[in-house]
Amino acid sequence: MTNTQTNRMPQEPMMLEEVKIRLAGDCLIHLSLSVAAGEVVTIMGPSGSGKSTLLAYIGGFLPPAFEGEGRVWLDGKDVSSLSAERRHIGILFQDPLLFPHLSVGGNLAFGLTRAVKGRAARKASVCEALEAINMAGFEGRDPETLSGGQKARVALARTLLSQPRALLLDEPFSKLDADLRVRMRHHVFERARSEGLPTLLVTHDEEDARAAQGRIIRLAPNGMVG
Ligand SMILES: Nc1ncnc2c1ncn2[C@@H]1O[C@H](COP(=O)(O)OP(=O)(O)OP(=O)(O)O)[C@@H](O)[C@H]1O
Repeated sequence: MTNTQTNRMPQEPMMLEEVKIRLAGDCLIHLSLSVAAGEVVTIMGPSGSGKSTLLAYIGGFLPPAFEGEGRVWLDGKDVSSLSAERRHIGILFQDPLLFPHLSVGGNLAFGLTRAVKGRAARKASVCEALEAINMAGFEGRDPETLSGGQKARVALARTLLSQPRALLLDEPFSKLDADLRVRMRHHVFERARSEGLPTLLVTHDEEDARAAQGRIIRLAPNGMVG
């Protein structure tokens, strides 16, 4: 067992029950879905079909411009009425921001403070996470000095470190070169499986979907599930 993992029991599926989200105009997402513990389900569809909006709804971040209804079940509980921070879902937005006032290590340690006790254990978790994203030794760096792909990897690592009960990942590999993409896919999918995390992956990349080895849900241009 690594520093970043906990003794968690295998989880129940994440279930979406009659989720309906009204997008602009007549567009509507309407779906029910069960994602098993450790399963990675890929969501694909054209730009504007509502992939990010669906993740935002599940994570509890639906912008006020949208109407959404339906239930989200996690660990056997209905979390639909809980605020985002009480859902304990790890969500990686399409253009994630790092905290500019914290170092790379500080950004990674942010989600750890309660989950991992003690300075030494937190430092070890941060170093381990940096190694996993091929960025060993970057803990003292200012996030502003990182490339886009490096920032994306740090944001992904921060999400994984936050002790989530499920993962929602919006284009997590899009800024990475081919080699890193392969490496990070393996890391993320392995982590989801070993920790029993139900995971939704939004991507435009068929190779990401194949590597996820799970079901693929395709949203049509009008948001309907195709
Ligand atoms: N904050 C917002 N306010 C109003 N409309 C929005 C907002 N964000 C997105 N939209 C609209 O909602 C629809 C769905 O957008 P969304 O970002 O979920 O699509 P997507 O499938 O993730 O697209 P992409 O592949 O380009 O990221 C689009 O028509 C978009 O213009």
